[in-house]
Amino acid sequence: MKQLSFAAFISFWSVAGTLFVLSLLVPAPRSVEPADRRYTLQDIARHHSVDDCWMAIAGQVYDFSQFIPKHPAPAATMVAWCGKEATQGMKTKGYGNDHSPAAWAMAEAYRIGVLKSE
Ligand code: HEM
Repeated sequence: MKQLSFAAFISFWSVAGTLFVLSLLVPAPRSVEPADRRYTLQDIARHHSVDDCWMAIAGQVYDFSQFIPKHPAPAATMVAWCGKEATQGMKTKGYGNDHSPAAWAMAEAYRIGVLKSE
């Protein structure tokens, strides 16, 4: 009887262990990563206000709705570019000076996809 329960114990844990290892090896179904989503300028144009602000910059698409209140310049400077291709805005700040590398790096956190040519 003891031998039988020992054998049952061993087979249970070998099956459980095998299933566990297999579950680690089989990749989970891959959903579309936000960074891979593709948006047209038409999609972006629908988000053109202070609390719903998307921009395309250098081929990437960003949702800056949460960032505008944190931006160091008055909201209107950014809002003028919401819903648009805004590479020029980012590179000139509206008066000819590019943003710092830190500002460009900050934008990465708001990236939602890439620009799809229409
Ligand atoms: C595309 C439209 C934008 C316009 C027109 C714009 C304009 C400006 C202006 C006028 C200033 C203040 C003046 C100055 O520092 O020279 C400024 C500063 C700044 N902006 Fe923007 N901005 C835009 C987008 C962004 C974005 C998308 C980010 C980052 C997510 C950003 C981050 C910053 C930072 C960190 C500063 C401080 C100065 C610097 O690091 O360059 N801005 N911006």
